[in-house]
Amino acid sequence: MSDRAFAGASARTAAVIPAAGRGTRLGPGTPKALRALNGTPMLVHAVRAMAASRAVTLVVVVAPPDGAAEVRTLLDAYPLTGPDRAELLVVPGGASRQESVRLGLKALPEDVGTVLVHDAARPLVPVDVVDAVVAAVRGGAPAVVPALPLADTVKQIAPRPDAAPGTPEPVVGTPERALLRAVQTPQGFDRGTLDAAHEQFAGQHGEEGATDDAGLVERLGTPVVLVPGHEEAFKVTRPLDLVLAEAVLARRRANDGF
Ligand SMILES: Nc1ccn([C@@H]2O[C@H](COP(=O)(O)OP(=O)(O)OP(=O)(O)O)[C@@H](O)[C@H]2O)c(=O)n1
Ligand SMILES: C[C@](O)(CO)[C@H](O)COP(=O)(O)O
Repeated sequence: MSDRAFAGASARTAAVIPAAGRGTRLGPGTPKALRALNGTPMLVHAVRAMAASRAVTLVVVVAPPDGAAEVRTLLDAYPLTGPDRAELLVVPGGASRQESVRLGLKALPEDVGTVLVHDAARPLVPVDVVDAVVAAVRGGAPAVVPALPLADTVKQIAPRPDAAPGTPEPVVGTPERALLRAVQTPQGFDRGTLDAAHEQFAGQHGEEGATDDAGLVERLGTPVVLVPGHEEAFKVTRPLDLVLAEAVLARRRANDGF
């Protein structure tokens, strides 16, 4: 189904939030999306970030496979408010991010024409980024990704699957940094394009699949474009990211009472 099939105002925009990961790099404990940031679960921040866009009328949360009921109960304790509040669905996820997104897409109703895929682990993305991604898809781009230039220089290494962790790694190249971008979410898609990509590559994960949804679309040969991301859309991956996220929230509260 594509935006064009529902030309005009009838094509809805939905956000799929993969939230089924454990958060291994964050360390042992509650699944990452359910951990609190300044007292509110990370997932609630992420849902609110998508619902903050007036374009988004449906949010599909993809929960840990055995935790959908628990996640539904949690989200019911933090109801969305306002006259334009988005509808909320919770579905069970899979063993990889890619599989979780695919299961989220299957839950979308027919009248959704534009889909955002947003990591629960990027709870602080500003609404301006969400709106810019939606606008670019509605403007005709089949796949849109927020991205930032890199601060660090990047080195390429040769694959060494049997090397012990910490062993010095020979460098094989230095890509030109000015031509690289670090990509974020929400990534936005024409619904038919994203469905086709996920169906074509279902069952291929990790390096055989893609680490982001746009990567699957690229493999179809469909063009992908970048729009400016935002430093506050960073992914909470390691313990220090929790400190940064809580500092950002504290600054927002001090600045505008958010
Ligand atoms: N089976 C999975 C794995 C990941 N995710 C989601 O994909 C997003 C990005 O993944 P990442 O930050 O890597 O989360 P984890 O996989 O939980 O992290 P880690 O690799 O440290 O375990 C997160 O919102 C995570 O919940 C998912 O829905 N289903
Ligand atoms: C989708 C993503 O957030 C874009 O940067 C990223 O690729 C997810 O990777 P992860 O290793 O599953 O966190």
